[in-house]
Amino acid sequence: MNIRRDCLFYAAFLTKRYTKAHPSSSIATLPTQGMEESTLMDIEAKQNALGGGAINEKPRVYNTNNDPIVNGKDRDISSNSWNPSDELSHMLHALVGLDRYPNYLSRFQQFSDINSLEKALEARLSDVRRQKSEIAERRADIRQLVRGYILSESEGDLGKDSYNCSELWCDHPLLSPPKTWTELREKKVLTDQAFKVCYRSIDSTSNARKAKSKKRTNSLPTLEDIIHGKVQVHLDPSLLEEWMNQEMYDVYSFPLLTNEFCSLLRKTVRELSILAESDEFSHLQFGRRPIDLDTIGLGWVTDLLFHMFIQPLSLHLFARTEKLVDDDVDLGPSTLDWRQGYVAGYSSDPKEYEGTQRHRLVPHTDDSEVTLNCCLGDEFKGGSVEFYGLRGTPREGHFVGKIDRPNVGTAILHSGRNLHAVSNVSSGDRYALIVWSRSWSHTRLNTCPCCCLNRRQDSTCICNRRWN
Ligand SMILES: O=C(O)CCC(=O)C(=O)O
Ligand SMILES: [Fe+2]
Repeated sequence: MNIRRDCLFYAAFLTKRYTKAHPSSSIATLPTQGMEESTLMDIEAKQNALGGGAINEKPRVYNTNNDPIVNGKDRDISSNSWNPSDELSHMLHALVGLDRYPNYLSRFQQFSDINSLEKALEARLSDVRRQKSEIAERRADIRQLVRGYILSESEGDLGKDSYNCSELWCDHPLLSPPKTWTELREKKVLTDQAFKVCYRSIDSTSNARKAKSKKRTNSLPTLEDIIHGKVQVHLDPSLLEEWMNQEMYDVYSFPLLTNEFCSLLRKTVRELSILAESDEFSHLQFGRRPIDLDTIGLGWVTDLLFHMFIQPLSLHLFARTEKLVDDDVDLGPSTLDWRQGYVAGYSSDPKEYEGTQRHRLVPHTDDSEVTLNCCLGDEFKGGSVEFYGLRGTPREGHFVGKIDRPNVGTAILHSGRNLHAVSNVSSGDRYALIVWSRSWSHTRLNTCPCCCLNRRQDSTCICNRRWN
């Protein structure tokens, strides 16, 4: 099936249709338009003090039980046993509300209520500190693990412990980050088709720029700039049709990684998991969870896929549906600005020491705006990716279609809120590289993460009815 033309060109159509003549920001519609920024801020502050923020500082007495409904549940109003620190909304307010409402705590009539809030926050803070030091220790141990693995492969000297994990790979013949387009090709990371789509798009964009600026210099962005997100990649829609398939509504697939690279990633994850079984590292329980590429120093793979493919493809395919841009503005640059890449392992006989954690995966949505899922192999039966419709739409929960695996190196791109599952792996081992991408600067800017994920617009969330 070919990718739907209307989807790919929808964005371009809207770009033409809407102009910047409709500013959406409320501040732009104030009669004060054009004033110095500081003046506007002064006015805003004054408005908040008079009729905005301060109105929210109405006194509240929490432990006299005059509010029988908390978190949507009936309270036992005959008991005097609850306090504001039990309420998530107050805890959240104490974190962010103190700035927004400078007199926030004045609404607490009882000093004991403030004490209880303070205690609860201190307990949280000590949890944060404990987790922080555990994470630092874990990361240092994983660095040692990776160092031991590379050393055993290379017989070389990797220097002192001051190296961070990604630096450990810098001399690795295959897994060091490619610096040039030629190196990327030679390392056989991307399929020929994926390389061609990206290289040709970038070449034609930079040629167009060159012609515009009448400069003679070669302005092809370096691969390093792309991996580090210094350059925004635009993929030419005319090249995408040949490369991509639309598998079902809102789910796309395309050959992305070579067999060689998939097998290298698989082997690395597997061997690291085996090495982590040794007494020195067994406390890490390394293979118990999917293996994050950043943690093992291979975050460049995630960066490459994110900047080269996920960001630009999402602008073509998910800009409006995932609210990556406003309805009434140009597409502009991608607002996907966060990514996490990990390798998940499945097996008919899961073994943590081989990095396989499960037989299957239950239907779920991802905490991402857009997810890329690339099959790394190995030889297995079962393990199809099944889709059950977009959360927040009438299709939610109904089987829409499935993509059979293994098709090593083939990636699927779907919205994170598209319910999906992995069916039982009935024989062999199955690995997948998953990249979750989020838009903190846009989609999630003013939304509670759980409401955003669940597309909730009712009052069932703590952040909604109870927030103020
Ligand atoms: O393994 C797969 O194909 C899907 C994994 C997945 O959905 C997830 O990790 O969120
Ligand atoms: Fe998922």
